[in-house]
Amino acid sequence: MSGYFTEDIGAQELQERTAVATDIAEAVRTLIADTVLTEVDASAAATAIEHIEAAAEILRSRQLPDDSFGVRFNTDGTKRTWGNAVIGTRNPIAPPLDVVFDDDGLAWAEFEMGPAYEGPAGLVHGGILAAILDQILGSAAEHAGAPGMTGTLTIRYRQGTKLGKVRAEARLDRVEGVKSIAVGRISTAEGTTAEAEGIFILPRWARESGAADKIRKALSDG
Ligand SMILES: CCCCC/C=C\C/C=C\C/C=C\C/C=C/CCCC(=O)SCCNC(=O)CCNC(=O)[C@H](O)C(C)(C)COP(=O)(O)OP(=O)(O)OC[C@H]1O[C@@H](n2cnc3c(N)ncnc32)[C@H](O)[C@@H]1OP(=O)(O)O
Repeated sequence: MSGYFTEDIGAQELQERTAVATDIAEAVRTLIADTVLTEVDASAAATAIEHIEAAAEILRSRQLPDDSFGVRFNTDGTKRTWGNAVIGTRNPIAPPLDVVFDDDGLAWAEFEMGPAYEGPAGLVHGGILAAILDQILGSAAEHAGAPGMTGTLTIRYRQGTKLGKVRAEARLDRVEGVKSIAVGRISTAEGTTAEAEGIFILPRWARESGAADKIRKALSDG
């Protein structure tokens, strides 16, 4: 399967690259929120666009040859998914989730959902919540040693999720052959807002190539 790489990057180099990736993504994330909220006139917007285009030109001056970041395993046993839409360190559309794995198998993250994630007025878009649940349930299954691609994701939206501070959590519930079933939820200060169950399936190609062992051993690093 293409898009999966192994790299050999030293600790200091990795730390430097992480800092650069984090800083650019955060600056663009802020820009996205500012774009949603701005009330400037056409002339000020035109000036802003010039600056944005100049910044984009700098970023484009040295880029990856491929159209995606992919999944990169490092020789130190870590894994980088920096392009990931939910946890990607380098991806400004990711909130991003910094997932913590407790010893008892709970995967959780607390993060801010700003104006870029709005669906109903003042509430987080349901599709964004689905992406977050997909990711955290999948990550919980993966961390528990039972990785898979999402086959089925079932969500019950119990109440609106207000923009602001949000928590997501999940755990592996059970394994049935090549299927891992994970459960989880989203909550805010007002309690649980959405509950989910996901069936994650180790794809046939991973079962047959033994690639699953590699992903099981690699610690996720955003
Ligand atoms: C180099 C190392 C790579 C290792 C890769 C390994 C794992 C995957 C990678 C990463 C996962 C880790 C972390 C990711 C965290 C992330 C969250 C984001 C996740 C996503 O964003 S992911 C994108 C959306 N996702 C897709 O893009 C899937 C498209 N789809 C397919 O890739 C196939 O469709 C697949 C793989 C689903 C099944 O294909 P297959 O050929 O392996 O399946 P097969 O027919 O052998 O069935 C085997 C058993 O699964 C049952 N079954 C089949 N399909 C089912 C379904 N949909 N729902 C419920 N059960 C299903 C059968 O009924 C049978 O069950 P039983 O054994 O009981 O009979």
